[in-house]
Amino acid sequence: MATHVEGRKMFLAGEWVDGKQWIDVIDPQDGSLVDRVPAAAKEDMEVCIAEAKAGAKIAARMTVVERMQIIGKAADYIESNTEDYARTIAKESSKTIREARKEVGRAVETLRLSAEEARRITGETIPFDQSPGGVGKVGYYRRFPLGIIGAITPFNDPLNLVAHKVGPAIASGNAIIVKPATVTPLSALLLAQAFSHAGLPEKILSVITGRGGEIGDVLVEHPAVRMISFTGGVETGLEITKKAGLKKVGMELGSNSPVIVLQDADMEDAVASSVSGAFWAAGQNCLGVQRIYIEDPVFDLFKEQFVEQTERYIVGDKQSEMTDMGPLITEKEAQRVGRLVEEALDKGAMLETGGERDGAFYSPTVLTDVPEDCTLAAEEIFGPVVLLYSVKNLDEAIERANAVEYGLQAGIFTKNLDHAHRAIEELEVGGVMINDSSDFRIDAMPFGGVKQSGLGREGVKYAIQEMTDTKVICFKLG
Ligand SMILES: NC(=O)c1ccc[n+]([C@@H]2O[C@H](COP(=O)([O-])OP(=O)(O)OC[C@H]3O[C@@H](n4cnc5c(N)ncnc54)[C@H](O)[C@@H]3O)[C@@H](O)[C@H]2O)c1
Ligand SMILES: O=C[C@H](O)CS(=O)(=O)O
Repeated sequence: MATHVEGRKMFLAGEWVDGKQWIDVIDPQDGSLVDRVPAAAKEDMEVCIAEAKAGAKIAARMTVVERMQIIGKAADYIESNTEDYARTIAKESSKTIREARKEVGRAVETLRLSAEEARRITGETIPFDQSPGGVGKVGYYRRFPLGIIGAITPFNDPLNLVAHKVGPAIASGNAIIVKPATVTPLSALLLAQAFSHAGLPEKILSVITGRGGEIGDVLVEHPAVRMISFTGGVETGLEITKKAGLKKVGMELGSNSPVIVLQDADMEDAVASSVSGAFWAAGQNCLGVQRIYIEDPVFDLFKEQFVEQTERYIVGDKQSEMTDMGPLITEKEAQRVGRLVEEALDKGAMLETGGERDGAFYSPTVLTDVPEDCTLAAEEIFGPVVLLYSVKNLDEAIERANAVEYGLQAGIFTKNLDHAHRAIEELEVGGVMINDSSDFRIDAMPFGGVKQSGLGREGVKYAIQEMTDTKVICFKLG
């Protein structure tokens, strides 16, 4: 049984260490205590960074075959303990056991991709004699690890989004310090367990549990940390970018994802994909479907089918195989979502279904006629609430989809290739899904947003590029 290791410790430079103070890990569906983890102090992070300096040298000296083998063994370990990893995710987070199993499978794929990409970190020869001054010279560039990566991760995908930083970092010869979400640290500790079991040399990986601001600042501001790879909310991202100073930052932030349904869409597909995309992980999903723009002639049909499928969702015990949707991560978050819905209703929105809270649970909710100055329409909800709008045509749909400060991914359902290509050209996002909702990702694709949704790209190959620097080598011929 892969527990979260030798009980209530954090992983500091390859060693399992106790804390002096503790943070309770709570199951959001019933408030029960899942486990306790150390609340690291600033001094712990200082030690961690000091150890990572040595770790960076060890990591850089690892051969590609060693990196590939260790990452591959970690992936195998997780895969062979899928049920334990899934139950941990389903206990500490909002995810149902079915959603959690899928996340474990994705994390295994992310690590396997990382092992593969370790052999593809290449350079390129440069024809120096393209310039008069380069005549008689030959050369090339190679990619080298940055050294120490600081990784700060969110609660909603507590395993795979950590794997998306740890896998590429180790594949590219970096040391990495992970500060997982305060409320869902156990899955990140289990990832460390997999790498410890796989034989990763000490000092290369740390998973330091604790509260973001207290120890996060030490990690973000330390000059020895050469990149901050952050996934989380835009407010936190902005705070980190202000403090980071002269180092790389990767920002995977929030969004307010639109989906366009044109009248020629496959309606059954559009409804099913959008319902799934709206309520996966109780809507706590950066790619979650939040705004749907449906062409007038099919609006009523779409709304009727969307509401009917939404009302079939089974909301309840995350550990049950029958459950479609669990709670939000805390009761406080469910109350926040409820306030946003009430704000919209007070301003004239129509409640088509849902709108009920029970502790940390909030029912899958569909609203129409939401004024676009409502928080629900302009900002990220990060909860199980979807807004349906009727539009005259594709022009109006694209204009309204772009009218927010976010741009991660969008979806459009149409059989018309010209319309699909217009959406590709004109939607201000990092990814356009044709005949799918915004909520689609494979771990190999470049992933990230524009505007307030982020800076840079993840996806294993692209994270490796961000976590390395080029170095030019030039030979003057005799
Ligand atoms: N674009 C993506 O790939 C992606 C993926 C998942 C989640 N998200 C976004 O993450 C958000 C939800 O996750 P969350 O609630 O955990 O986000 P959050 O911003 O509250 O926290 C993210 C991480 O930052 C830490 N943190 C908080 N304050 C900090 C500070 N001052 N300095 C350093 N670290 C600090 C937290 O402890 C946590 O580990 C949503 O906005 C969602 O859209 C984006
Ligand atoms: O919450 C945002 C995630 O990055 C989406 S996914 O789980 O990686 O598809």
